[in-house]
Amino acid sequence: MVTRAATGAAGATAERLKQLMGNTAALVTGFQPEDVLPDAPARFVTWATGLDKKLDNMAEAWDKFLSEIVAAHEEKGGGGAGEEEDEDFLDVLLRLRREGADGLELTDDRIKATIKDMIAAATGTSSETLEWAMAELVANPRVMAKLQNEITRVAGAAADEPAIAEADLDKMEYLKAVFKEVLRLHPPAPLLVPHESTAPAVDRALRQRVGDRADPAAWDAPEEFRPERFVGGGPAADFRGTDYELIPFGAGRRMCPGINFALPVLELALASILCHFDWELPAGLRPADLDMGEAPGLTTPPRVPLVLVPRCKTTLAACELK
Ligand code: HEM
Repeated sequence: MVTRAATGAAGATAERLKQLMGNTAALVTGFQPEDVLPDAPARFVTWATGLDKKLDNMAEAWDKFLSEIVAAHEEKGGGGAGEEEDEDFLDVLLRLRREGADGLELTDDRIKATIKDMIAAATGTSSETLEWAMAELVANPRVMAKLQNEITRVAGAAADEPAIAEADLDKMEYLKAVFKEVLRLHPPAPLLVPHESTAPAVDRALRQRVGDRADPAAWDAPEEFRPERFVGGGPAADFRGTDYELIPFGAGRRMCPGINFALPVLELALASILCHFDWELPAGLRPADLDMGEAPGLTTPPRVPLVLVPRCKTTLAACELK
């Protein structure tokens, strides 16, 4: 969905973008000599281990592929020809360039970097949040049952063909509480993104609270997966940067600009798969056996990828979105 929204890419093009993203994440989260060595030895190690060559090759591969995508958009008249509602994000950037956006110098490099930034920021964060949501739900059958009840009630389970529409999401209060609780326990970027302060005025309170994801002073039973804590308001009712106890999307000027894309996409995906399927652990495994540890990386995926068995609850014909 992200590559489609960003560049219209699906199929092989989307797969290639995913592969480039995977290679990039592996390289940039690996050992970085300049983190532990002074400049000159760090440069030597980077050269001697071939790391700088690998980084150059990766940057070249991204540039080549994104240049082809930009060229293809320009060829089909991106940024001017079609209807605005048919535009993908790249079309919009190209249109702004043609129209002369005030104060924005949209060079080719900036456009390519923006597209790459969006794909990097949107994919792992969203897919891992969904994976953690499923892991917590399978580990907490009570919450799973309560959520499935809400979903089927709102989607019209009484009808033969339940289906989730975007408008239904507003009526699913518990679903929203589940995502807040998932993001409280498993924020994909627990320390947000490193920022460099231009003035010596960092808010100490904020810094301390960012690390407080399991602080008993801020949360009742902080280690427990309990979405009820968010039902009907309560502490940290907002996770859009107002209540500092819970800022999985960051706060302030550099907070995640993708929040209004991420949340409906995640809610729609989870509601749909829970509406049509029951989910079980593979034979022989119990919820208590689930490894809820995190792997290190650019974001925080489960240490052990989640494997579940779906059981279809509805007829296949009903498995279509409205
Ligand atoms: C569950 C999903 C997501 C979470 C938890 C999340 C979280 C974050 C966080 C913590 C930051 C850094 C904020 C800071 O520096 O203080 C960030 C930045 C960013 N996010 Fe997201 N994000 C998610 C999904 C998305 C999606 C779907 C998109 C795009 C459609 C997106 C686009 C971006 C971009 C472009 C930035 C960089 C903003 C900047 O540096 O100015 N994110 N996100």
